[in-house]
Amino acid sequence: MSRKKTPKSKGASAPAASALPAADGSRPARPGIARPGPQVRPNGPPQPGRPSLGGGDFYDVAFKVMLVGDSGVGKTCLLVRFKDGAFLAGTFISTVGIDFRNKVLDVDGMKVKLQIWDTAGQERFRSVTHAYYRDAHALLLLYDVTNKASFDNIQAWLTEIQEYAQHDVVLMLLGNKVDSAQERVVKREDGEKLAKEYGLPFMETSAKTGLNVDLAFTAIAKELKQRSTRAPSEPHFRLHDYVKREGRGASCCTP
Ligand SMILES: Nc1nc2c(ncn2[C@@H]2O[C@H](COP(=O)(O)OP(=O)(O)OP(=O)(O)O)[C@@H](O)[C@H]2O)c(=O)[nH]1
Ligand SMILES: [Mg+2]
Repeated sequence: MSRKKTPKSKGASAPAASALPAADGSRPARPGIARPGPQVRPNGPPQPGRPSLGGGDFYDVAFKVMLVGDSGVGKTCLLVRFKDGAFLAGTFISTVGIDFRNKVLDVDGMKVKLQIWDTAGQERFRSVTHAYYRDAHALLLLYDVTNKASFDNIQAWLTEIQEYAQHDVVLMLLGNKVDSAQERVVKREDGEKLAKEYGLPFMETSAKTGLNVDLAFTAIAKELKQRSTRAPSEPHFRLHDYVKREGRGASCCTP
């Protein structure tokens, strides 16, 4: 199994997609565009029991995940919570354009690198975001449970996703900021209903407390890894069931 070195630093705005070569070392089909799809060596999945490398700098497979949703729903905070385990409290600094961070996860003994693209929710950056959709293997679509408009806009985001993303993109709906119980205006059931309507896995999260944040990314990593490397004898990973089973309720982690 080939191992790739992960770029250490945070990416600059508008990263070249070619920063993410396929795990077999090949370059993307078109310059600057990494194509989705299996990114494993053609000779199949790794053998069980192989030695694992220490540190987080190497990976077996790599995928692109995009965070989308209205401005202010907490995309950047969710990413910072996942990557650094911290919460960006205080002044809201809206993302300009697009940015990315890498994180390598150990998924069932395999190093899965997620290149997570944090998009700007503001309307004026929408055309920038559109250009990145088609290379995304997974999308985390966020709304803010304290902001009804962000929830109402989910349908418009889904229309956009349908237009610009790959048809088989892994998609998950997240209702963020559930720590703000007093300000909540979107009920959990409303999120569940919408998710069911569109056949999406759904969870409520809090970038502030960390509720379900690791779980959301881990679930995506598991799904993508299985899609690309599942051995015939391996049981299917069921994303919906996994998040339903592992997701925790808001009441568990409010400060
Ligand atoms: N209480 C609470 N506040 C949060 C949470 N996540 C984000 N926030 C706050 O919400 C504001 C917006 O968060 P961001 O992560 O910057 O929002 P964004 O979606 O990246 O916004 P854009 O970059 O403009 O698209 C900030 O003031 C955060 O501190 C959360 O889980 N709980
Ligand atoms: Mg942001």
